[in-house]
Amino acid sequence: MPAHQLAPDIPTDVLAAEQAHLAEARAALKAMRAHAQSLSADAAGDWVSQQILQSLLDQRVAALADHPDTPLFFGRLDREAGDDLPGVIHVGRRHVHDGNSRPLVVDWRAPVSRAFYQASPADPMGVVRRRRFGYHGGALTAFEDEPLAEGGQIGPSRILTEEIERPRTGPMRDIVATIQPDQDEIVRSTLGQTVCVQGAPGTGKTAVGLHRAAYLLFTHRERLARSGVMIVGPNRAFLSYISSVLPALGEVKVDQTTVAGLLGEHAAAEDPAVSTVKGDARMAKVLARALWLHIVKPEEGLVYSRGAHRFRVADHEVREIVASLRGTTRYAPGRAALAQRLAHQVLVRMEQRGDSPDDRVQDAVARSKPVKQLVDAVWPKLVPEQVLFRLLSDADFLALAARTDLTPDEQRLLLWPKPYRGWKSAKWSAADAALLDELADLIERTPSLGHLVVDEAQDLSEMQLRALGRRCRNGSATVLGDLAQGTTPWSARSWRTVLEHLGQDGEVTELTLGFRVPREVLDYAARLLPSIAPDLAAPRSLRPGAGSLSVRQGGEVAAAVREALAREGSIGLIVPDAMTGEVSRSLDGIAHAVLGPDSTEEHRLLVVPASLAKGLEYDHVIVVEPADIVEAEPRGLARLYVVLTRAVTTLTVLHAKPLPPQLAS
Ligand SMILES: Nc1ncnc2c1ncn2[C@@H]1O[C@H](COP(=O)(O)OP(=O)(O)OP(=O)(O)O)[C@@H](O)[C@H]1O
Repeated sequence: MPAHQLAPDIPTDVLAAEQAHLAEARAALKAMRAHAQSLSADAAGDWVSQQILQSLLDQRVAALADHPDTPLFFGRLDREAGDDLPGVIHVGRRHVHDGNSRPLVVDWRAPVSRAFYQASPADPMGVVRRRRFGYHGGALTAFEDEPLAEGGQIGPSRILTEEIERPRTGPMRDIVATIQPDQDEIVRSTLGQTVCVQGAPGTGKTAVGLHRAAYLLFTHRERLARSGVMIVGPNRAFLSYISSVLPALGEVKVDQTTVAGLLGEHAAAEDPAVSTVKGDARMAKVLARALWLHIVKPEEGLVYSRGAHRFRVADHEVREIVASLRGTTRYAPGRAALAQRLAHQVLVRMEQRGDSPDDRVQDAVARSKPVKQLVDAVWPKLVPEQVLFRLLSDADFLALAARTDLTPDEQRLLLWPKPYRGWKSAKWSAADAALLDELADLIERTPSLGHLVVDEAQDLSEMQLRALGRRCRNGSATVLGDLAQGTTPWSARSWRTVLEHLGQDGEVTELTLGFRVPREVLDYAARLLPSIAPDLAAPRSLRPGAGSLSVRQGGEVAAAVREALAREGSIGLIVPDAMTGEVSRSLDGIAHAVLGPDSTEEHRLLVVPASLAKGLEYDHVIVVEPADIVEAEPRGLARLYVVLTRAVTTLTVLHAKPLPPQLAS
């Protein structure tokens, strides 16, 4: 868009000056990168330090990469704040300075950049004028100015509108140039604070979570470099879709994974009713009891021989030691402590006899055969799989561990209909993975990260939330989701409960304005809300999008696809899972790819099984046979809501069977 259309009263030489500033900034970034590349890790003293330093230098070089298509700065603040910071700052994706350390671009996460997102005529925050830049490819082609000091109103930003309306191709992009004030509040909330965001489809929850990760890494670089930040998403296809956002923001060292990736890729098929019981937080108590039930009451004492002497610890003393340790530590350290306490008693006996053994003797006794034998008999070494195997295959043991926490019916559901031969050959389900993780933590403490971003959190079971919670036990979390999009048998009904199981004392906040789905489409999808989440308000869209919805009875898939192909942008052909192959074959001759749970494939036309559509978006969405999507699973209506809210420009619904009554109305 030419500059004069945006700011008619500003001469084009202003644009030329900004373009020159961009060229200077790019040259300076190149020089910064060359400098980083010239640094050598050889200065480090030893080999290990050299490796660490080299890896840090490599990261620095990667972070300083200039992506020619990505604007280096997108905004400018003219300030009159009366502080000692520069009067004019350009706000961009990363800090760039010239050879004299003069800032040419200030990182969007720096405190001074906050005004770019938050300043308004009512509260100018020391800013006289805010300038937004428009780009085509990597070229700066336009700008628009918002005077903030003169009071009055500022109109809607055309650059924001352009950004929101641009066709979607390829993976998700960052929104750093257009973060909205309510989103910015969440992005910049402090590291110690856990934030939980409820938001309708397309309100920017995922975007906000990723930007918060980038913000926290910038603000607490050293601390988080040590403790780590992790993004947890629903599946690999989703992770692949969001994978370029953080690197584009200069953050190349954030782990992005799924719950399965974190807890173990177990996927044995399971009745949803069984998964529901396994996902319930009551299982935590059952598992703890099951583990500690493995401790056997000591019936014999310890006899330790040294030379001609025998030292005895009586059975009742062993029982006392075990009782004093049981339940006060985790299981594995408890075992180690038992060996040490027994050895200590032996040393006391030795001293009573007139010996003067030192600490090394205590360690030797703790590692001796009689002590090991006693510890193994009383406090056996266990792995989580052994405990869960016993629990799921032995009805009496399960009853002992469950007490009244699980009903007899629930216990019956938990038992394997056909038990496995041993724990090593057992096939575990996704729900089992969270149980194994709970047991692993009861045995040995799970290390905590500094910050965890959990997307689509409404879909996690209480036990999965506990598993994630222990991974941010000493840190904080950003929890993102939409109660209306819960599609698992254990989907959450309240964010307070989610936070409780996560073990975080967080604030629940809401994003209400949709950036993705046109109003007409969102209103259509919202007809399902009274049935799936009656307490949620209807979502609002920033985008009018008239003419974006088409519902066709008996419509041809191939014809709808050809229509979409004639337009610009990506196409998602979302089908009931069971129809994926059939629909793909019916596209005979039309080039396309089929999205799989692990696929990272990109294609303009994707056939998307309904169960994988969560979190994704396409310019044109064609939904095939809504009734079958609803029928396919217990929370099928919520699945349909997810599917109908993936469209950026048009939604075409094709059906041969009657539509679900909520949509037909
Ligand atoms: N401030 C913004 N400026 C420009 N685009 C935005 C902004 N906020 C969100 N978007 C865009 O809106 C779309 C939806 O964002 P996002 O996927 O983060 O939403 P979501 O709330 O996670 O949706 P869902 O619940 O459907 O997963 C994305 O294309 C995102 O880039």
